[in-house]
Amino acid sequence: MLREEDKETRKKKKKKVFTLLLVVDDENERVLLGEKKTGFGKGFWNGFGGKVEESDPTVLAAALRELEEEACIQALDAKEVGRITFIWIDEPEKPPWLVHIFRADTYSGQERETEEMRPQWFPFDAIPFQQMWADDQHWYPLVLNRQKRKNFEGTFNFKEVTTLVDFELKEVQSLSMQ
Ligand SMILES: Nc1nc2c([nH]c(=O)n2[C@H]2C[C@H](O)[C@@H](COP(=O)(O)OP(=O)(O)OP(=O)(O)O)O2)c(=O)[nH]1
Repeated sequence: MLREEDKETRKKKKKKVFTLLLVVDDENERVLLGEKKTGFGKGFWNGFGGKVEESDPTVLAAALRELEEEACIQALDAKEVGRITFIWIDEPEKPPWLVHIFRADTYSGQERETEEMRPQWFPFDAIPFQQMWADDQHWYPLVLNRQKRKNFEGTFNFKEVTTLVDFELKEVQSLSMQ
């Protein structure tokens, strides 16, 4: 287990940056997820996203690119709503991962299965959390319930890749500079 001061040190290390975008259909109370078919997190349902590349002009552009690559649709109003840091407590050499979470309410195109993802709509009350990353059940409600229009930031400590050890999560007025 990491001591509190070690956690603080690890959080400040240079991070690897990712995006994750959730397409939400508020009217029908459902969210578009994809079953990941390859690589890290294979078999899990997730939003669409991936690593931010040097060639991406912005993090938002990276999020839009990944959505298009993985589900063949173009988000029209994507907005960053949260930032989550993942710390791999039993792998000291592995940098923390920073995931920028986006929500989109409108899009163009027709979602399609790709080599990476099989898209499917899920009602808000039937999200398959048992087949998702362990942190998701904690922060999804903050993305889906946008009544309060607050953003969120969190840190999740994992061991053995998929076991969630502990976490902190808070709502914030605006996202911090990173
Ligand atoms: N919901 C959720 N998403 C996560 C967690 N951890 C985590 O990396 N992700 C997301 C962030 C990214 O969108 C995605 C991992 O990126 P990726 O490995 O698919 O990246 P990529 O497509 O660029 O990679 P590649 O396979 O093309 O090399 O998974 C988590 O705990 N919960």
